[in-house]
Amino acid sequence: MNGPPFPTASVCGLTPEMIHRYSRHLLLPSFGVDGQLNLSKASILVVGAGGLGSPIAMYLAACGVGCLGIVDGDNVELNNLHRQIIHTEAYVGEPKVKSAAATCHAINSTVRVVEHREALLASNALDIMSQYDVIVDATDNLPSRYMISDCCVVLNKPLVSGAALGLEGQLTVYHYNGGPCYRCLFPTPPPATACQRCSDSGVLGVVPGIIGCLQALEAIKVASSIGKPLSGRMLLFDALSGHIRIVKLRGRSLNCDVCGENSMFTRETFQSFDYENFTQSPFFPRITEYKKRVDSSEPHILVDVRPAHHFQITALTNSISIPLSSLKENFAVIDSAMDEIKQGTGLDASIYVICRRGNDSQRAAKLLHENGFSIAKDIIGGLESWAQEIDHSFPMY
Ligand SMILES: Nc1ncnc2c1ncn2[C@@H]1O[C@H](COP(=O)(O)OP(=O)(O)OP(=O)(O)O)[C@@H](O)[C@H]1O
Repeated sequence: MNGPPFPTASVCGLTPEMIHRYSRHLLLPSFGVDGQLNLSKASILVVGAGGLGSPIAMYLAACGVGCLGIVDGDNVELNNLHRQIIHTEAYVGEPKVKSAAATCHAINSTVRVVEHREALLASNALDIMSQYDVIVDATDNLPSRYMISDCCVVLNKPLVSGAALGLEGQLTVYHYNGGPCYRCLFPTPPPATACQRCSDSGVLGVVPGIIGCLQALEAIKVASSIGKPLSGRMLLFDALSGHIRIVKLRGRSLNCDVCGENSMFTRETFQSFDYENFTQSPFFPRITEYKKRVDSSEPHILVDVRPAHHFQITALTNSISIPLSSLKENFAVIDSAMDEIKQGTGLDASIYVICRRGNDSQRAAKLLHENGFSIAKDIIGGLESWAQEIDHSFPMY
């Protein structure tokens, strides 16, 4: 049939399916086609698929971000489900990243979801984070916060950071358009005792949900270049009173050890930086970390520093008894156990130290560090936390 062709259906760069799916976004004058196009070209990494990470990942998938990365090395537990709404009962015991990716895919199968089933550490962060435009910190521990922020400075990426505990939460955007990084504001870590986790102090499920939604919003604003991201400002939320406040933060510090004008903080500094030692707190609860070592049969030595008569009552399989009082005289025992593992497996063994409640093991780890065993880690909470959190049948005395 001759005659004029039909007018073309779309000239905006979005496919007909995208126009249909995201039509309510497109109708927003402040977001519109440009916002959606920017979002569809952006890649965002969510670190942690827990209470904060759940709504973040779900909203980012739903809203049509181009590529969504999720990194977490943990498995889903039943006591996660009251707040980690991306996971369901069917996934208890399964990797969180697998469960999160399945939910995101079910919400929006057009989004590319990349699964990183591992903990983000200084050893893999440059490699993983360099693949994304925007980083969202949804973790729950101090070493991760410093590590992720430092890596964002090294890679020059914006960071949307949030925290929720108990009935309160907060969020801000770091290292964005000349704004401060985490270290500008907190050059010295707070004492480890000031840093609680949900597993210590509890959390009302909806609180990380609210903060996570706000983090998703900030990530969308940064990725799609709309609005005024919360850089140099921090939003504070108090669930009991319902108050939301925004406080102004100090600007970027020219003397910051990481992003300051004369900073010598390079990729190499980053990779060799000991974040656990700097913050005096572990990335993950030690008892969980130790259980993973056991499950994966990774070579390690477990030194039990309780008095010998305590060790006789009950002890973990394969632990070596060296009471704290005689540790100094027995470094050779640890050396030879490490040599034996090296000869058998070719691998360097890690060293864990345990006691009844975690006090003597802390002293022992310090002593070991001072004497060249810098990889020794004390198991916080000791055998008591093993009995409470890992093996309820362990006979505690
Ligand atoms: N460095 C890291 N790399 C990747 N994921 C991390 C890192 N640090 C923490 N996470 C993850 O961030 C998530 C934080 O979730 P959340 O604060 O809801 O607590 P949880 O650790 O799942 O549970 P609970 O504290 O109740 O035992 C966890 O899934 C944890 O594995």
